[in-house]
Amino acid sequence: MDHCELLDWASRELKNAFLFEEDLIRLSRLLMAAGIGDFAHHCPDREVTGITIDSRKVTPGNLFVGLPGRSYDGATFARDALSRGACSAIISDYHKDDLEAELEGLLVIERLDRKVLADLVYAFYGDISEKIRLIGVTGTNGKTTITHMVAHVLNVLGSPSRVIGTLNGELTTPESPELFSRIASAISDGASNLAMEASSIAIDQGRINNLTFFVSVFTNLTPDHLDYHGDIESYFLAKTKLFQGGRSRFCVINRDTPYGLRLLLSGNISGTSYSISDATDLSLKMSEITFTYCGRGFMVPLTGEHNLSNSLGAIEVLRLMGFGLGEISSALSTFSGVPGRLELVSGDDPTRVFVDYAHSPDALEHVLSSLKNLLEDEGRLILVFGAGGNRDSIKRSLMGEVAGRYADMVVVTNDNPRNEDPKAIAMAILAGLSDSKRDVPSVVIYDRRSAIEHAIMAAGDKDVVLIAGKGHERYQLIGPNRFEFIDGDVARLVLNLKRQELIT
Ligand SMILES: CC(=O)N[C@H]1[C@@H](OP(=O)(O)OP(=O)(O)OC[C@H]2O[C@@H](n3ccc(=O)[nH]c3=O)[C@H](O)[C@@H]2O)O[C@H](CO)[C@@H](O)[C@@H]1O[C@H](C)C(=O)N[C@@H](C)C(=O)N[C@H](CCC(=O)O)C(=O)O
Ligand SMILES: Nc1ncnc2c1ncn2[C@@H]1O[C@H](COP(=O)(O)OP(=O)(O)OP(=O)(O)O)[C@@H](O)[C@H]1O
Ligand SMILES: N[C@H](CCC[C@H](N)C(=O)O)C(=O)O
Repeated sequence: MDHCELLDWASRELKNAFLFEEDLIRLSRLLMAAGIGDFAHHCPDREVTGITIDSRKVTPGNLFVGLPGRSYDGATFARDALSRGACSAIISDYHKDDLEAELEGLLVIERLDRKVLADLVYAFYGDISEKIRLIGVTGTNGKTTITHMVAHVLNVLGSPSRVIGTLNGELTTPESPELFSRIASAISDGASNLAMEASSIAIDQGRINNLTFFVSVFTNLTPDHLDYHGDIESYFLAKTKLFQGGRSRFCVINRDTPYGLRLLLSGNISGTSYSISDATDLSLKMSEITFTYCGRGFMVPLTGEHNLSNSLGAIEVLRLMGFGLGEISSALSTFSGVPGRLELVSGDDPTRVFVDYAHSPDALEHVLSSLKNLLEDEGRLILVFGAGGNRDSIKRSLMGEVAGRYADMVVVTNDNPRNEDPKAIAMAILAGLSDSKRDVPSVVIYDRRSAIEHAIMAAGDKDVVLIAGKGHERYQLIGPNRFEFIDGDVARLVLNLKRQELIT
């Protein structure tokens, strides 16, 4: 049997054993099904209760897979995993000499990577994408918004749906053991659909291997994550894998972007496309987008042209799933938005303050241009932002340039500097700012709280303040420390202070 046949056999043999039929799966069957071979003679053929790649999360009976990583070789945690009750620990032969002789349950194989992991996970859970309609969304920006829109409409229309993405996990797309486990839980809970974000890094690493999506969306592709992918072409090629080889049955592609057009022309799978030029009677207000699409009126309670694009993407997914424009329109009109995406945090205060998750040049450009178009005469656009440390450094100056083109005042501050020098990050942003050739007043205030305070205190009633980069995040990462930090809460506090100062 070749590898694919073996996986098919695994699927038939173990079909839904975990979910619905059998109680537990034995290690030997799991290894055979994943194409690893019959290693059962090496260690006791115990029952497997789950799979994990993190020794700290091992519960009794789990299979620990010790992947090599950037900071550690997971193999070094095999002992830890077994001592916590793992039924077995699989590692690559790198650490064989240190560990093999002494540890019962240790399995050493030649090649161990996330693709092998995904096959183990598939062997354990079976073909779960047959039991739920998976909707995948990829693209630099818009994934969270579209997945939430689609799930909202489906839930309103009585088709229970879940979401997996940036808002509900450590990673945008979880590692395969967690991903499959969460999909399995959604199925057990009675969900019929699951809309999930498929990040390029996850696709590249094989975290979504062995899943079949009913429909997948491509939103856009602009510079981000180039530290990981190396160049934009490799970034694009990673995303295209979602649209190949039976991974998705249908596609929905944004044809407003050159990469979307390229994907569309490659014609790998059937489906549909969208463009903001398809919408007529368009009106973009501070908290409402209205338009006509395919002869039907829509009102979506969001801000900005990019959210028109996201709405069209969501509508096309829902149409492919068999829903009518009338019911989609009515359900979309009750969408309350996504936390931290152009979220108005100033309530009735005349100084309007928005928090947004723009952390790439294109996102920042869309958000700034949307707000700029909504400014009253003489109103200024005041921007507070930084850029994450230990992340793509190319985007920093590009974001600075965008800021300089649109904002009327810029406060450069810390995002999550992580282990980088905040000064170096700020300098890169300032370099971009000066490239913009507009003489925009700017200041660097590293402490994010003080930066927000400075911007809000400087804002007049006609001004709009945008606090960008951290959106829904509830923390700030500085060096090895994680502090509680919520942009919206800080803004509200400062607005209260400002109001009190004005009264007294
Ligand atoms: C580049 C990348 O994908 N990194 C991921 C990778 O980290 P790593 O290779 O550095 O792992 P490591 O820390 O060296 O550890 C190696 C192994 O030892 C294990 N370990 C470690 C310590 C221990 O005590 N016991 C133990 O078993 C770890 O679980 C890991 O499997 O494996 C870790 C375990 O799963 C991930 O948490 C980590 O994601 C980090 C946090 C990350 O920031 N990833 C980003 C770049 C990412 O994947 N982002 C995408 C895109 C987002 C977007 O589109 O905006 C996403 O999908 O989230
Ligand atoms: N269609 C779009 N085109 C360009 N920018 C967008 C679009 N949709 C959202 N944005 C911008 O990108 C930010 C993130 O939006 P969203 O969370 O929906 O995208 P995402 O792809 O999930 O991002 P991430 O991968 O970082 O989680 C928003 O706060 C907004 O600034
Ligand atoms: N998913 C993105 C989020 C970036 C958010 C920004 N606040 C930062 O910390 O850089 C990433 O991991 O690159």
